[in-house]
Amino acid sequence: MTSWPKAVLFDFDGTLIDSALDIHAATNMLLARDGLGPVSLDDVKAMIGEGTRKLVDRAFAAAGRPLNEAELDDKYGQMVPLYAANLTKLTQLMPGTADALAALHQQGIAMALVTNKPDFAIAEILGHFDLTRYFPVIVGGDSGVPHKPAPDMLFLALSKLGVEAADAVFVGDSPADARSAHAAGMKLVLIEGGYSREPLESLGADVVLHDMSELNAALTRLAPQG
Ligand SMILES: O=C(O)COP(=O)(O)O
Ligand SMILES: [Mg+2]
Repeated sequence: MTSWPKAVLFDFDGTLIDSALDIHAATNMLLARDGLGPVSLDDVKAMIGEGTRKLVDRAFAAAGRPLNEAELDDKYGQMVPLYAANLTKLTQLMPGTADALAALHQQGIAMALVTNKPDFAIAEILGHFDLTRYFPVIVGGDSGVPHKPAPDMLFLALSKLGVEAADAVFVGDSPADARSAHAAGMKLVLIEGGYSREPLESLGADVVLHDMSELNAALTRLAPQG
């Protein structure tokens, strides 16, 4: 049979990048403007996964000041420049990421980034880590389709790549990733060390990996037999 998979779709925060420290710093600067005390790094990790607007909503609720929609618009508008000023100050690649992506690229496997992260943050972070060339297709949080856990972002990426769901794998770190992959009918790899609020073993992955260095071998094992 021809090589499998034809494409691998990747989540971003908690899967390819460990961005929580920069998001944490920006979140606490935003809260401090309202005289609210800081939230912990672990709390912020539990707030990442459904986009930065949702994170702002969760952070104010956790700090004891729930926001209405108009207030959330305002606070999110303030969060964007705070985070944009320090997208890569403390952010690191997750272990094994650079080598895993280089190996897939060398095998001619198409790749796409499918992230709830807003678009303003994506290109700069990819460029900083020299990953831009691997992702001809990026579906970000401002793409205009429903966010993960809905399958729409995955379908959009697949259609841009011209690959069927059955020929592709989604690699992520969170319940939203797991649910979107299941809804899209894609094989699912989950990577430990990200920002999941639920145990990865409970999320129905085809395989759970310790880190990205195990990805290429795992993809070979996931290939359909026959
Ligand atoms: O920005 C977020 O909350 C999550 O982004 P992700 O979809 O890349 O994990
Ligand atoms: Mg993630």
